[in-house]
Amino acid sequence: MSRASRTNKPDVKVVILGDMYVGKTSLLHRYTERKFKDTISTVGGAFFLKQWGPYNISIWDTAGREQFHGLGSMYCRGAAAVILTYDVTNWQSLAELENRFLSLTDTANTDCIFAIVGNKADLTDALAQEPEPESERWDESQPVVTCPTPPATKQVSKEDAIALYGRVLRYKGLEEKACLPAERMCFETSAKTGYNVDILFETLFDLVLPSILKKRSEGENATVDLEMPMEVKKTKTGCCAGQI
Ligand SMILES: Nc1nc2c(ncn2[C@@H]2O[C@H](COP(=O)(O)OP(=O)(O)OP(=O)(O)O)[C@@H](O)[C@H]2O)c(=O)[nH]1
Ligand SMILES: [Mg+2]
Repeated sequence: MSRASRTNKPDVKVVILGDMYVGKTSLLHRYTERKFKDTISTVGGAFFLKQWGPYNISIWDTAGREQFHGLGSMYCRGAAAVILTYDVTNWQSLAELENRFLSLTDTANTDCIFAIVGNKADLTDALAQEPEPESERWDESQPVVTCPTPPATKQVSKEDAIALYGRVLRYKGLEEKACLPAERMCFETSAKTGYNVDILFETLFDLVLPSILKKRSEGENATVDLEMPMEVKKTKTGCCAGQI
């Protein structure tokens, strides 16, 4: 076992950003607890610690509400990956990523990896309405697959997300050719059914491993300074959760 996993200190940090109501907390619940649960709007931020092989990865859920905006760049400090989340049924939520959230990532690592995630795909895409095999629902009386025709209008296409990914790279001063391809880093997910949720997080975990190894080979302290005192408690799934 590595020193990091013995001490439960995170080796690397992944941050979920995006406007309120896009489903950031629901995505994290789905991944860590295998459930779609009722949520309340996040206050400040919270993190979960995920063990990935011998490493500990902290996943930060942030508040989308404007009043907490000032905290965003603090959460992003030293991040190895940022998940920019929007709602596929809400065009403004994609626009807000560029207008309001992208600049918060200035404090992230210079080699930070970006994923663009369109959540609530179950509302627009019949494929995403299929529950994942292991998925659990918070209300068993409500069927996940409710109608054969998607009821909501999709306002953001995958191409819009791919175009945003290109602009994110340009904002970061990165050469598109030298970076991970947009097709691999743009996801459509459903926290409700579990569609593409595991693949999103696990793709990122695999991609941030080199960043941990690089840090260690450079002889730096392998842990991330979380900078804020917080209470850490064990969750049912064995992850640690903290709320400030
Ligand atoms: N249909 C559907 N609804 C979802 C999905 N994800 C989240 N929701 C619903 O969207 C609402 C907001 O979800 P949250 O996860 O609280 O959103 P958030 O981005 O964390 O919001 P803030 O904490 O305020 O920034 C809740 O009513 C969720 O049940 C999804 O994949 N599909
Ligand atoms: Mg939330």
